[in-house]
Amino acid sequence: MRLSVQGIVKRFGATTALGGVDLDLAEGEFLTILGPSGSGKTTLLKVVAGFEAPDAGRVRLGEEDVTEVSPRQRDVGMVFQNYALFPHLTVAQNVAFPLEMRRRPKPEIAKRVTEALALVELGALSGRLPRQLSGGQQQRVALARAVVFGPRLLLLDEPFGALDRKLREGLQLEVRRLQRRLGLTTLFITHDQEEALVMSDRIAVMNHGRLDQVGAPAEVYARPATRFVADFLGESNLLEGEARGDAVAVPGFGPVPVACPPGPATLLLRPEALRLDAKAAGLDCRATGRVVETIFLGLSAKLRIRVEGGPEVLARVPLRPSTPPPAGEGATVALGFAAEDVHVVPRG
Ligand SMILES: Nc1ncnc2c1ncn2[C@@H]1O[C@H](COP(=O)(O)OP(=O)(O)OP(=O)(O)O)[C@@H](O)[C@H]1O
Repeated sequence: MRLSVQGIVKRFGATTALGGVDLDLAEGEFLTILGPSGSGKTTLLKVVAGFEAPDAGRVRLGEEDVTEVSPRQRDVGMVFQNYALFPHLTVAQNVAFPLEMRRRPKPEIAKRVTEALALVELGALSGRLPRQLSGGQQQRVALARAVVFGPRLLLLDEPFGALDRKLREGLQLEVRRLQRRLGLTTLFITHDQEEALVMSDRIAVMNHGRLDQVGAPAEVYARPATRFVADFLGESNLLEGEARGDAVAVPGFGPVPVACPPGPATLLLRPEALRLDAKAAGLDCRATGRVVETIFLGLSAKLRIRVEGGPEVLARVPLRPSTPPPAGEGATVALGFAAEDVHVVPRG
């Protein structure tokens, strides 16, 4: 179902946790709120779930204004980081709980629990207690419990936070498949930018209680709307320069031919767009630099380079068996980039 959040303000004493948040989710959309610790992500989720009342603004589900509606009546499924399963209930009893609360008939409960457990492939463990399950299995039970009653909306607050990397990646794909299959509108919270890029239809980047940008992952990555977004999402070189209309003068690199209103300017250059094969065609800007550090990452290497007469930059170069190893510390390198790979970060 559609979710619409308008003008949400939430204060805790002198702290403004949410400073006017507007957000719309289309039916079946998976939207991730991405932001650093303390930026207001959980508070927004609590307002949507009904656990916190906003000081201003409205929350709508479909056509219904639910701002004053109790959490129970909102029919929202939720999964949190620390699996809040009932320890004394079996897997099946945990999943049945939301249906018992809604006083559904016994045969319907049995049928739905079986279906929900099959969805997360835990049918065989239905008689176990939570403490007899792994962390990943417990989160899948929590997920089954969140969707078993056919919620209007699914809220996920860092559900993989406590899991190791491999398990997390498996569950990310599983959640996404399940969400697509059920066509569930989903609001997901994470501070992990990679997770946000992998999972989302759209990402909303939160900065001090406000959304700096809402857009598709590729859009937010390539064309960040603010300096904060450019810095927070992915690795970045933020080159400071002086714009003269048709070019921005960047120390060490010279004029970068991009359109930008006169004045101080910030250019975003992703590490993978910085080329160390200086003979490559189509490079508009070139510089010389000294390698400060080389980090081997398997498929690629990351180099920190001090540009002569300019800033320190980060380059990421792909590694293939046929290419020579990347330049080591202390080496002098020629580097460059194409103007079309540069994004002018809007001011303000
Ligand atoms: N119940 C509360 N009482 C007072 N201040 C609160 C309360 N809940 C949240 N805050 C404050 O509101 C701000 C936003 O907190 P919130 O938990 O929403 O951030 P978050 O982005 O979810 O952070 P994290 O990723 O660490 O969970 C913080 O400054 C926090 O200290």
